[in-house]
Amino acid sequence: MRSSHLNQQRVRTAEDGSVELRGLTRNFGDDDILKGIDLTIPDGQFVALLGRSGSGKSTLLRAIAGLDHSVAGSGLLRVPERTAMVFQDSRLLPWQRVLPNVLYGQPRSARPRGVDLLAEVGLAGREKSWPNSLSGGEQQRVSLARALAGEPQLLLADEPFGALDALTRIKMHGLLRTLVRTHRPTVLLVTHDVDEAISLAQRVLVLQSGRIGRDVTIDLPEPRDATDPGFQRIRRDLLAALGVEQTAPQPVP
Ligand SMILES: Nc1ncnc2c1ncn2[C@@H]1O[C@H](COP(=O)(O)OP(=O)(O)OP(=O)(O)O)[C@@H](O)[C@H]1O
Repeated sequence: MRSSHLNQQRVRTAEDGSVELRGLTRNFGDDDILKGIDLTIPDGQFVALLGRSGSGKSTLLRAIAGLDHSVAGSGLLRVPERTAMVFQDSRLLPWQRVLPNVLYGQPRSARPRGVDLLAEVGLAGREKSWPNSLSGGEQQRVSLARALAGEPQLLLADEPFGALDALTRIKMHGLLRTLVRTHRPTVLLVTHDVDEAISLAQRVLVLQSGRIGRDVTIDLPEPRDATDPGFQRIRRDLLAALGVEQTAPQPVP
């Protein structure tokens, strides 16, 4: 019998950055959003998650992040001990300067790491700036630095570049690639952008009708070229899985 308010899942801690979900369900009232997700993500893999609006991508991410204890559902989750999340909006504290934002929740001893991370995201010298003096892209850079401050084994990203203009987004792709190469977290990135998913990820999942409908390994060499026939074949496949007819070539960023 389904509980209307109790979360009946079991959560275990993974030994590394891997994620394992078995029969994960989530429902809001009578709406079954996740209908028994089975998913294994090995330590260090970069996975992108696509799905139509309302398909449950954020619900899945929040379940993995443990941000939904009051939501009804069941299943088994095995998740890393240290997990960080970034969102479409930077969620910086406006009354704190940049460095304290990066170090939020960290011990004082993490200060040098915070300074280094700001340099890594291209914001050296901006420690004392106020968040509202930064551009949207810069604020997302701070939010990435903050996410990495706790040395996460798993980075969950919910459309982190969705509100940025196309050029800034491409720069942020390069930054994320570099950060992931340096810090090596497992990544689960939710995006609406099929090209973003193929450009960045080693594996792309499509959430369909509450389950993982497609699971595609991206074995294209890097840097990836959207005009490459292999790239376009994967794009056609994913767009079809999303129910989008590709009538004209997509503009190449
Ligand atoms: N707290 C809530 N209460 C009731 N229904 C909810 C709640 N949160 C999400 N939903 C519903 O669950 C479904 C999945 O929502 P979710 O935000 O996970 O989808 P999504 O794939 O991330 O969508 P989008 O791409 O538009 O952000 C939607 O139909 C949404 O209306």
